[in-house]
Order: sequence, then structure tokens, then C-alpha cells
Amino acid sequence: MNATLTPSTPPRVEVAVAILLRDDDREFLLGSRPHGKPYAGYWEFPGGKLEAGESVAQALQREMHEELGIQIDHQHVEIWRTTEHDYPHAQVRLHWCKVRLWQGNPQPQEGQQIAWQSLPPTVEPILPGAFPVLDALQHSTPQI
Ligand SMILES: Nc1nc2c([nH]c(=O)n2[C@@H]2O[C@H](COP(=O)(O)OP(=O)(O)OP(=O)(O)O)[C@@H](O)[C@H]2O)c(=O)[nH]1
Repeated sequence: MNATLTPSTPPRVEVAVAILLRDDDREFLLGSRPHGKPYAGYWEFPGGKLEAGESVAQALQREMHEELGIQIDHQHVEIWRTTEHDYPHAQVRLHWCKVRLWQGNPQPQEGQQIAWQSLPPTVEPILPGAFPVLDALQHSTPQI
């Protein structure tokens, strides 16, 4: 009997992403992807992959400390929506979290550039996985 071999697809990579908002939600922070990562130099919302056993909020808190040197209280992480994107290098599920309060001043900790942006963003290129959320921000927050 012929066994049907189904190629196993790797599980989606779970990613926590922060929409750090200031100025009554008119501005949000973007950062450039550091050298050595896929899509290096592309602009993205700060964030990164969940580690084993972490919740979205825990991963976000860790990533914000590692990437930007800021502290975020769990109660100030508003999990907003989830999107998926397929890249040649990875299939990701992005958990988007709005954050309006944190401790410290965001400073690049990994050699990346950062920029406060309003809509439409002026930095480019932007990581394609962020497009749907930029679009949603445009339509959900009229004040931006
Ligand atoms: N942080 C972030 N990641 C995004 C965005 N949009 C998007 O598609 N991604 C994807 O989500 C994944 C995040 O992984 P990463 O490599 O940046 O995460 P990390 O900091 O944990 O990386 P590491 O492997 O060096 O530890 C990448 O595949 C990236 O392409 C975005 O706006 N922000």
C-alpha cells in the first residue's frame, strides 16, 4: 500500500508587536530592522517572536525592554488584533498590541534606527506584514 506523504508545514511563528502611541494616538513608533535579519533595513513596528511558555503580553514586555529599553506594565498592553503574513523565510502570526503608557524613553538598543511617525508614514521601505495594520489604523482612529 502506498502511504501518502504530506510534507509537514512548519508551525506559524507567533510574534508580539507593539503599536506605541503618543500625542493622543496621532503618532506611533517604527524601527528599522537590524543588520543580519531577513528584510534588514526595512521599517517595522517594534516586537519579536514569542519564546516558549510566554504570553503575548510577556513577549511584548521583554521585547520592548530588549529593543528599546522601556518598561511596560501588563495592564497597559491592549491586545488589539491578529494578522497573518507569509514570507519566503517564515509564516508569521502577528499579535498587535496598543500601548499608550510605558516607563523610560525609547532608545535603540540593537543598533536600529527609530522614528515617531504619523499617517501616512514617511519612512520606507516598510515590512509588508505591517501594511494591514497601517491600513486599519488609518480607518479606526480618525484622529491620526
Ligand atoms: N517586529 C515586527 N515583526 C514583524 C512586523 N511585520 C512582520 O511581518 N513581522 C515579522 O515578524 C517576525 C518577527 O521576527 P523577528 O526576527 O523580528 O523577531 P525577534 O526579534 O524575536 O528575532 P530573533 O530571531 O533575532 O530573536 C519576522 O518574520 C518579521 O518579518 C512588524 O511590524 N514588526
